[in-house]
Amino acid sequence: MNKMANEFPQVLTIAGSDSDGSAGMEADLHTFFVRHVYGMAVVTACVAGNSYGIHASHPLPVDFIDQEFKDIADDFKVLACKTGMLADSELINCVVKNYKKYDLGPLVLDPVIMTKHGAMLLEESAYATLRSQLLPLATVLTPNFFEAEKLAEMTIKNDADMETAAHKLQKMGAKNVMIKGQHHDQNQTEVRDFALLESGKSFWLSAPYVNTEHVNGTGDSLSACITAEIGKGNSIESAIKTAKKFVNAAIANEIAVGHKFGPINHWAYQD
Ligand SMILES: Nc1ncnc2c1ncn2[C@@H]1O[C@H](COP(=O)(O)OP(=O)(O)O)[C@@H](O)[C@H]1O
Ligand SMILES: Cc1ncc(COP(=O)(O)OP(=O)(O)O)c(N)n1
Repeated sequence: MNKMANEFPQVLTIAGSDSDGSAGMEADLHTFFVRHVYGMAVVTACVAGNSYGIHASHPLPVDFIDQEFKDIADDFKVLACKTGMLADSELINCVVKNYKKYDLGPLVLDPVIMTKHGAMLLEESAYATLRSQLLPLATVLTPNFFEAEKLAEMTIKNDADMETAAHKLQKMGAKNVMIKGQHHDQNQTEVRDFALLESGKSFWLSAPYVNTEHVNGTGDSLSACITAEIGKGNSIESAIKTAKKFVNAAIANEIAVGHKFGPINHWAYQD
């Protein structure tokens, strides 16, 4: 065997495929590519959609997903991984089993429940499984506002509630938590996310609000960038801060793709 084979940083996404390339596994792989890590994918489900919305979705059989994990673990050295769309409880349990079986590095859990245009990508009956089985394995948990409310089982109305939810989610087992703030008000000037680290340190991340329809895959790309940075050996704090800057540049520098809710620009951020 070639001893040099696994020296380049390799990371893994465990996610659904989104046919228009703006979100899901495709957004993760775009992000891995531009952040200079080698990206692999365990595909969990296939989604048919475009910039107008999602039109059909199918989970893949769990024995096939088991084989994807085995083939990656048999050959590659995964330094960090992330999850995206997991569809239902059976699939979450399959991911939990395989994450415990193989050494796949720190886990960034993006608890994809609903897209920002309202498509449900996780059955409601699976929220409890996500909470009890996968969340305690998370090195970094990155819920959006809605997902934080569902997982922490509370209503979030203001900054103090966001901080309370982050502490609640950390008590439930996620080591580090980043809750993404609201961005639905065209009059807002900034978008603020809250991060709580394992050490107890916490901070707000702020970026200018961008009034654009090209925001498909923002959450996927943010969590993929965190995964890439961890895979390269950077700290969780620096990975989170880089990811916020990466996504903000990708939103602010629109590319003309699609007629409606288009993708973000993965080439925009230069560091
Ligand atoms: N219109 C926007 N302007 C600036 N930042 C945004 C905008 N929409 C989303 N973001 C940022 O993108 C990142 C992903 O958040 P979000 O879109 O809420 O995730 P998700 O795709 O999981 O719903 C966060 O850092 C959020 O603050
Ligand atoms: C297959 C698939 N997975 C996830 C999403 C949603 O992506 P996310 O970045 O969490 O949310 P949006 O920003 O796109 O709303 C998806 N569309 N497809």
